Amino acid sequence: MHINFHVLGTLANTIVDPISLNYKDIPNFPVSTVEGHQGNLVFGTLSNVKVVCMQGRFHYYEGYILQKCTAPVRVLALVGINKLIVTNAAGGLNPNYKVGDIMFIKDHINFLGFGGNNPLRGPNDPRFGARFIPMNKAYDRALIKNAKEITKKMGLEKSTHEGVYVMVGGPNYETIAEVNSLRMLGADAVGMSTIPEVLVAKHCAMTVFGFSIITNECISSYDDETEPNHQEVLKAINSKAESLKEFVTILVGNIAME
Ligand SMILES: O=P(O)(O)O[C@H]1O[C@H](CO)[C@@H](O)[C@H]1O
Ligand SMILES: Nc1nc2[nH]cnc2c(=O)[nH]1
Repeated sequence: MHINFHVLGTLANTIVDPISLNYKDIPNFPVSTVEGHQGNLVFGTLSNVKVVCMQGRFHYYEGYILQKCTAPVRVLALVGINKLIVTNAAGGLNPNYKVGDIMFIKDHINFLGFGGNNPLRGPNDPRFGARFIPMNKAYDRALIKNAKEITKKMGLEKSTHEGVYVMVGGPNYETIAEVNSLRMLGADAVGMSTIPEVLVAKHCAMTVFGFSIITNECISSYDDETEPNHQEVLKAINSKAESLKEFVTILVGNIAME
């Protein structure tokens, strides 16, 4: 199983018997440039299941083309990974979402993809998958159900949601008009990542489960004096680290039993 912890990198500390490779020591691997993305590929076990964890991901705004951002997903497919858990930090567009809430991703809106910027663009490599792929079942429904049962048992029901993630290019946070238009489109949380990896994972037939940590409430009023910033994003994640470690550990154990 492959777990993408990204800015939730501290969660990788839960991995038993870890073998950690720094991205810079892996030939042709991109390197992380964003604060909070530690840049290690960690092999080990979680709930007695063999896992590989990416401690840090790659973003389009760092200057990498999407094929480079997503290359690690194909590397992991080649070492036998067929299940992917993706995580991200996201701004809450849905007015009911609070900082620290969890949103299970039920669907996404690929803003970059609308314009044709897609990691699957270019000659198709049939060794990985088909030219044209469906995305209406991108996020595994059974895993969302499983995850909901876990968070219920953990007493997190009230701070857990199921929603739509929208990816924008970044690196800027949104204007008020952008926040309001993304809401109108039906998105519940906004970030600058994840969808390219999910596309490449679905192309090679991986089962995908994803969740966002709501790290800030998107600002939709000109009277609001506050401004989003990356430090509050990191702070919100760190404050949830312990319960997320527990959640992911149980989820991985449950998946293995299926
Ligand atoms: O999506 P991840 O990498 O989790 O992090 C989110 O938080 C960062 C901005 O604070 C951006 O990278 C955005 O995409
Ligand atoms: N685009 C975007 N990415 C984020 N990552 C964390 N918070 C946000 C946000 O408000 N907007």
